[in-house]
Amino acid sequence: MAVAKPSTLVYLMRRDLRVADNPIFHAVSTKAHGFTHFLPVYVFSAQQVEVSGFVSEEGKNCPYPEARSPIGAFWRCGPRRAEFLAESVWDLKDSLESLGSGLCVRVGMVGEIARQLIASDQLNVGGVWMTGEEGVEEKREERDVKRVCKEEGVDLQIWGDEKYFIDDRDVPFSKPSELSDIFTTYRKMVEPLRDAPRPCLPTIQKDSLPPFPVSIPIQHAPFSMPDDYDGLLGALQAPLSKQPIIKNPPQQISDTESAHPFQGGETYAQERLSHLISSGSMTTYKDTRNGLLGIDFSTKLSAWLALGCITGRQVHAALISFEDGTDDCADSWKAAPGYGKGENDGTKAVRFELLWRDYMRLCTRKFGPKLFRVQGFKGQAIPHDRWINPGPSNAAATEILERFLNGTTGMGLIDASQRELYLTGYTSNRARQNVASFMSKMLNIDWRLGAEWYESMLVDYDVSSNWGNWQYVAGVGNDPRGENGRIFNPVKQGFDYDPQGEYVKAWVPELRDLKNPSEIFQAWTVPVGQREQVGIAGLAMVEAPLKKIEFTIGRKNNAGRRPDNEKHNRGGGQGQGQGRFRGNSVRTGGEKGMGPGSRPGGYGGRGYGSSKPYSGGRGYFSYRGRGRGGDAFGGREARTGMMEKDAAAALWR
Ligand SMILES: Cc1cc2nc3c(=O)[nH]c(=O)nc-3n(C[C@H](O)[C@H](O)[C@H](O)COP(=O)(O)OP(=O)(O)OC[C@H]3O[C@@H](n4cnc5c(N)ncnc54)[C@H](O)[C@@H]3O)c2cc1C
Repeated sequence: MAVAKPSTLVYLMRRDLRVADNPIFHAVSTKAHGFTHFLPVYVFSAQQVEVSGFVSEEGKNCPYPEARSPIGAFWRCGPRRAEFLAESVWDLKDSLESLGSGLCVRVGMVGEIARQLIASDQLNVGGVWMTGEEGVEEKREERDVKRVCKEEGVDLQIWGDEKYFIDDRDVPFSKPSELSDIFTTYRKMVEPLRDAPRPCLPTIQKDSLPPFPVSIPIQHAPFSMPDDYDGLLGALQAPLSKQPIIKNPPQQISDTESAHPFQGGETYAQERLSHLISSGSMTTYKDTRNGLLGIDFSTKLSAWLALGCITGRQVHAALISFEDGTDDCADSWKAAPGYGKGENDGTKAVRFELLWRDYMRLCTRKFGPKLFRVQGFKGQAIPHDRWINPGPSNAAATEILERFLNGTTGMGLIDASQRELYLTGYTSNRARQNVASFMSKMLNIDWRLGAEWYESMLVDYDVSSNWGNWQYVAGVGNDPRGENGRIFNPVKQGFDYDPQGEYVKAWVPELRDLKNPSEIFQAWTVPVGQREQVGIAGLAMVEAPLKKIEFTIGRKNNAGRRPDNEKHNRGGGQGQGQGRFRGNSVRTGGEKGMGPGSRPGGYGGRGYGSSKPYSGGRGYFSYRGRGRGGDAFGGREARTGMMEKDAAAALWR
């Protein structure tokens, strides 16, 4: 009998780094497809992850431009996320191997890798499958693979990833343009949320996948792929450590624990989910979710969700089992508060937040490249002097940006969050909202620099959730309140969410000898004569804060009270939205963008619109200025330390 010619199915994995509840693994393991071999492949995309650390040929350079952001020239994928990603890939590899399969790991551009695999006689590729994504670059990647497959006569299938809360097939409209610009309207269309998700796919069994190919083409030159985890991580992180990421980066703090001490990968995502239920954290989530310090105040599932290590509906399904007290519950869940008692405020709120994630991604589908444009989804013209412009011709603005990034602005809550982010790759939703508001509305720095910085630093970076939330808080996105509708007063937010200043002191150790929360939130309020005694004299954040907010405690409604609107609102942007803040704090006037020139050898941008790309791998920090002192920042409040009085009063209410 003639032996069938081998035919390999290549699965190009993206942000679907899991075995369970994965439509492609499920289909390959259960449905007739005719392939004799199956090759799951993960590519570290040279556009989004710096891959020069994989160059192994003596004297050879990396053929790709550095993977830096277009405006700020930050590494697109910073060291923390690189680690979480490497862990997730390695965990997937381990899982696939234990199922009798494997994972081929490569670096390069996805289309090129597809071409090399298809060209290989060893494999005889008969089909390529991948999941679809919404981002501009990700769509371009899909088009590249499509072109290659067409040229090579190989069938390509693009699948829905099914990692979201509500399956694409159940989204209640057919055209992206029909998505409401108001989240609540969308939510009402899909409620009740507890009934909305589809069931998870059945778990795949050992040896149910077609065999892994015996021989696979090697990684193309000048790169080589390490064969162990340490080698992989080392190659990813080596280029990032060659030069400082920012000027005066925050120093490690030995006695402050990370709020995100987690390891990447499906295995750890499932462990975390189980812990959240058995510890009662899901049940108490609604009351704790605005926390700042600690591990369990919120789910911390975001980084795994972003990489597809876990799906929204897996979270939902576990909650259903817990709420219903079904037989498949782990023993440890049975003693948790709420077990078997139906949906509770906490589990309901988790579903609500997971829907926000869905919504942000649907916005990307609707608005495409507008996600990255300075005018945002709204598309309204922005006055040319709306933002200060760090860059070679504006030393003062450059310094403002540097101090914002390294957490020495003098605004305690903001500095704590920025340092936490830099040191751990995570900061809470509450802190993110404050940081985004402070940057875009008080420092008046182009919000896209903040989004780029978060993209670099966050372990949970997700293109839609990050850029969509930045737009939302900056007032150019889908916030029905408009640009000035939500301005967070970081001092009042400190009193509301960190009343003793514990969070600030945890990440800004210089302030640990301070007792009075007002002083912890703004150290410039410590009288000059006492600064020496508490060890803060001479610090820029004390002597020359970037922003001063007058704030009085004790006056009715001023402090320690949660804004009323939070009872009904959500995480992406609620705050003291009642007030309007008219004062401009630190304008330095519209000169040029950050980095003139154009990026050589690029891949095509994400459509930043009118922004100027950086030149030759250098961003704002190549043009550092030395300007210092209150006057250098210009602007009335920076000089006087006061916001316009009535504007400030409105802000506090
Ligand atoms: C400026 C800014 C940037 C952000 N960037 C990202 C990002 O890159 N990646 C990311 O996953 N989230 C982002 N968020 C949303 C949110 O801050 C994080 O999802 C959340 O802090 C992650 O922690 P958690 O998993 O404990 O969240 P939880 O409070 O436990 O929420 C559960 C899940 O719901 C989803 N979720 C919660 N809030 C939001 C939200 N506002 N928008 C979208 N999804 C949400 C997340 O998947 C999260 O894991 C951003 C928010 C802001 C204000």
